[in-house]
Parts: sequence; C-alpha cells; structure tokens
Amino acid sequence: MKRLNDLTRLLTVKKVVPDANPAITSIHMDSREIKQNGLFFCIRGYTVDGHQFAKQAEEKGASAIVAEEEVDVSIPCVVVNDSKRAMAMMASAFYDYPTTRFRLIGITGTNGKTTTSHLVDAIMQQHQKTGLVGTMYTKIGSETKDTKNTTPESLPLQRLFAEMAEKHVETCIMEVSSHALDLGRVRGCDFNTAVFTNLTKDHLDYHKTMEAYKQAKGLLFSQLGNSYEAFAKTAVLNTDDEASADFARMCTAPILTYGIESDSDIQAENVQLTPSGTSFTLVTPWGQRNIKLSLMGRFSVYNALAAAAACLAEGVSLDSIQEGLSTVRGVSGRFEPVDVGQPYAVVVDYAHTPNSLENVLQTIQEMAEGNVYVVVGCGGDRDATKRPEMARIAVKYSDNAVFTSDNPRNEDPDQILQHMVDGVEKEDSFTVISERRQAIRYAISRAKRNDIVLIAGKGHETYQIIGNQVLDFDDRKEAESSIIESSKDQ
Ligand SMILES: CC(=O)N[C@H]1[C@@H](OP(=O)(O)OP(=O)(O)OC[C@H]2O[C@@H](n3ccc(=O)[nH]c3=O)[C@H](O)[C@@H]2O)O[C@H](CO)[C@@H](O)[C@@H]1O[C@H](C)C(=O)N[C@@H](C)C(=O)N[C@H](CCC(=O)O)C(=O)O
Ligand SMILES: Nc1ncnc2c1ncn2[C@@H]1O[C@H](COP(=O)(O)OP(=O)(O)OP(=O)(O)O)[C@@H](O)[C@H]1O
Ligand SMILES: N[C@H](CCC[C@H](N)C(=O)O)C(=O)O
Ligand SMILES: [Mg+2]
Repeated sequence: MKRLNDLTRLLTVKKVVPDANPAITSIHMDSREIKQNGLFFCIRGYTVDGHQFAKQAEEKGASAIVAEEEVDVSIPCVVVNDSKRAMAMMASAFYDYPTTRFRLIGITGTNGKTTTSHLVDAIMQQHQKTGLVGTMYTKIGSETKDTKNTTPESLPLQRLFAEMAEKHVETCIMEVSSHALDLGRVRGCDFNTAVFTNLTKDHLDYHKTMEAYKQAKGLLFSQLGNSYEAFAKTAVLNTDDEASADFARMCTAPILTYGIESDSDIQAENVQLTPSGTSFTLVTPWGQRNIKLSLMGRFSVYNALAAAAACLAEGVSLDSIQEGLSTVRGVSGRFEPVDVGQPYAVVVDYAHTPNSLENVLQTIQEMAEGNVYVVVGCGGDRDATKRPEMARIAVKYSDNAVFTSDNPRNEDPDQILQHMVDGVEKEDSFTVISERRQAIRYAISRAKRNDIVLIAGKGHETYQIIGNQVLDFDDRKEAESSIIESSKDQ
C-alpha cells in the first residue's frame, strides 16, 4: 500500500498542511469519482477550477489533496507550484513507474502521427505484444477502448500504462500531441524512442505562434536522454523538415535521421507512386530492402520511413520491417476508398490542416483521369487561420470544391464558412453547402466515370459536433448511401 510520501518523493513540494503521511489507495482528478482514502488533485481547467471541489473530495472520503494553494480542508493538503505536472509525477509513482516496465515510443508532429503509429504497431506486433495510445483509440494487444484525447491526461494515461505493464505489453506506441507536451500530460513518461513526423500550421488557437507550437513539440526531444539511461534512447528526426535541426540541438540522446530529399541515416530511394500504393528502396546503415506499401502518396513514404527508423532504433530487423509494412492494407479514415462498384472513385480522408489537404489533393491529382471534387470543412473552436488556407488549397487542386461543416462545435457554421470563402476568389469554382450530408450528396451526384471525390476532414470520426451535441455522422456511410441513391437517379 502507498503512503503520501511515497508519491511526493520526486517532487518539489512547497508545504504539506497539516503535515501527515496518510495511506493513499486510489488517485483522482475528478471529485465526482473520489473513493475512500483517495488522493484528489485540484486542477485549474479551461472550464472550471478543480480547487473548488476540494471540500467535496474531503466529504467523499479523500485522505489528501494536491493543490496550488492551501484549500479549506482538514485532511493534508500538498501545496505545489503546478498541480498538473505534480499529478503526472505522482500518478507515475502511484502505479510504480509503469513506463520503465516496457519500451515506450512517442510520436509527435502535425500530420502522420496516427498513421505512423499504426505502421510501427503492424511491424512490432508480428513478434511482441504491443500497446497503442492515439487519436482513434487506445489498444492493448487487440483490445481497443475509446478515448477522448489523442494523448490522455497524465492520470488516466499512467493508469492505462499500469494496465499495459500488467498485461505484459512489451512496447507501447503513443501519439504525443503538442497540447499534451505543453500541458505536461506526458511528464513522468520514460520514452525510449521519440519520433518527429513534420511541422506545419495547426492549433494556433492554442499555441498562438508557430515558434511556440514548435517549442511545445520540441519538449519531447529536450526531455529525452536526460536520465542515467540516456544511452538506451534515440530521437528519430525527419531531415526534410527544417524543424528537425532545432530539435536535434535540444536533444542529448543519439539521433537517427530519415528522409527522401536530404542525406539521412534512413533514406528512401527509387520512390514510385502508383494508384495502388507506393514502393521504394529503404536504405539504412544495416542494409537495404525493397518496400511495398498499400498506402498512397509521397507523404506515406515519409510515414513508412519514420516507422522503419523507429523500429530500427528499437532493434527490429530489416526483414521484420519489410514484412510488417507489406501487411498494412490501410488505416481507418486515412485515404480510405468507398467502393460499391461505382465508375468513379470516392476517398474519405482525415486531412484537416492546410498541409495534409494539399498533400492528399496532390496525390489525387496525380491519379485523376477525370474531374476532382473535394468536400471539405473546418472545425469550430479551433485554429481559424487555417480556414482561408484550406479553402484556397481546395479550389487550387480541384475542379469543384464544396465547402461544408466539420464539427462546428460552439461556433456559427455560416461564420466558419465565411472564413473559408474569404480565402478564395469569386470566380473560383466552389459551392457552399453548410449541411454536410447535402454537401456529400451534391459532389457525388455530379461525379462521372473516372472522376474522384475526396471527402476530407473527418476520416474515422463517426460524429458531427454541433453546439454541445454529438450527432451520429460517418462520411463513409454517407458516401455509400449517396452513391447508391445517385445511381438510382441516373
Ligand atoms: C483545452 C483542453 O485541453 N482541455 C482538456 C481539459 O479540460 P478542461 O480544462 O476543460 O477541464 P475542466 O472541465 O475545466 O476541469 C478541470 C478539473 O476539474 C475537475 N472537476 C470538474 C468538475 C467537477 O465536478 N469536479 C471536478 O473535479 C476535472 O476533472 C478537471 O480535473 O482536461 C480534460 C481532461 O484531461 C481534457 O479532456 C480536455 O481536453 C479537451 C476535450 C480538448 O478538446 N482538448 C484538445 C484541445 C486537445 O487536447 N487536443 C489534443 C490534440 C489533438 C490532435 O491534434 O490530435 C489531444 O491530445 O487530444
Ligand atoms: N506525413 C504526412 N505529411 C503530411 N500529411 C500527412 C502525413 N501523413 C498523413 N497525412 C495527412 O494527414 C491526415 C491525418 O493523418 P494522421 O491521422 O496520421 O495524422 P495525425 O498527426 O495523427 O493527426 P491528428 O493530430 O489529428 O491526430 C491524413 O488523413 C492525411 O491526409
Ligand atoms: N485532433 C484535431 C482533430 C480535428 C478533426 C476535425 N474533424 C475537426 O473537428 O476540426 C482537433 O481536435 O483539432
Ligand atoms: Mg492522430
């Protein structure tokens, strides 16, 4: 059984009032979930301040509180500078430092984290039990669970890691968002390999400037290799992205680079992009292999290189990498075809940043024999600066762009659409249809033989968030019924 002092050992604590060392049998960040002898962390959130629930926690049987100021309770209150970061360290201690009991790979970058993590998983799970933490779900072996955030808050994260350790996971692959790094969600995680995909515009609503966004991503690398086991750690960096040079400067761990254009440790040569996938020669200090991938586009080669480099850093053989990558048929909602036998192509993709939309549309342009239609929207309560840019890219690479809604959340959908329209010229070929179902119908009803319709932004999502309501909505199902309906009309 743990006592309070067992959890604060690695922390700088300002004071404990009254000073005592009670037993702690559970830990909580939500006062509504407190159990007898539980420890409650008061977190200042974006919507409420957890300090106001300290009394409630005491009444429900908590044996101690962690807070940023003294609160009106009679149980011991541990006062710290930053209760979020303290929570990360204490949760790790409560669960006996689970990330020291398996290998942990962290993947950060604007685009490609989910895809790269699935590629690493496909390679590694051939020979070992893996865990996965990311946008779509968390996974232990083949058992998946839904998740709210790409990178969960430290307390549920450490609890998940404890379950992974108990279930004998050997390697966990985790997407590490810039929010998570900035908010200290991954403090207390002992990463073995840290991977960078790329840095382009997103989340400026939160980070404000690209410099601050880059600094947040950099934390994954600056925090790597500062322990006694630094020799066992590796940073995997993309030489073709200029942010890598800054991350290399911040990092004390050995670096393994990958790239297509610039000279790198792990290099793709003879890159071939075809309508059925990609192929390239993987050149490494340990030898070369021909790689065949069912994933489309040049950006997929980068994801495959990042995955291969991460696996090489972890000691996986080139043969396993070649074999593992060849088994991947696709990643849900990423360039996912919707095919019910129609004479034109429909693709659902999760591109929701200017750069990803441009990459995907360029890939589609390379394949297209007929017209290209794109249905796209921009999220509400998210970075507004990407809206005109995404609209510009949509019209640039399509014959008709249909601007629509993508999780307007608490913003006015028409206002979001106006931000998109502000990015294009009147004479550009675009149509505004706020209702996403109608927008998909509109594009699909116009498609003819050999045309391609891209439905971008929601990928694997099975909902549309309007206000605080989460309504069922799946682009793939909508596309399928639209195709069937429009074939009846013809
Ligand atoms: C802006 C942000 O990051 N918000 C996160 C934050 O919510 P919050 O600050 O609103 O929390 P709050 O409701 O104010 O509560 C504060 C504290 O009071 C506690 N509380 C609250 C009520 C009560 O009765 N009793 C009580 O104790 C809460 O449990 C909490 O500890 O803490 C929550 C719990 O960890 C997160 O789920 C939530 O993420 C929201 C859903 C979110 O949208 N986050 C986005 C911005 C995000 O983090 N995205 C990244 C990147 C996505 C990507 O690009 O892939 C991600 O990693 O997901
Ligand atoms: N390496 C890449 N470079 C640019 N765009 C990419 C890359 N990989 C994927 N994409 C595009 O970005 C979209 C999102 O990919 P993915 O889900 O792998 O990224 P992510 O970083 O996990 O995103 P999120 O931060 O939203 O979780 C894909 O649907 C595709 O359009
Ligand atoms: N993780 C990203 C996902 C965006 C997906 C898009 N469909 C949207 O809602 O903007 C975010 O929360 O910003
Ligand atoms: Mg993701």
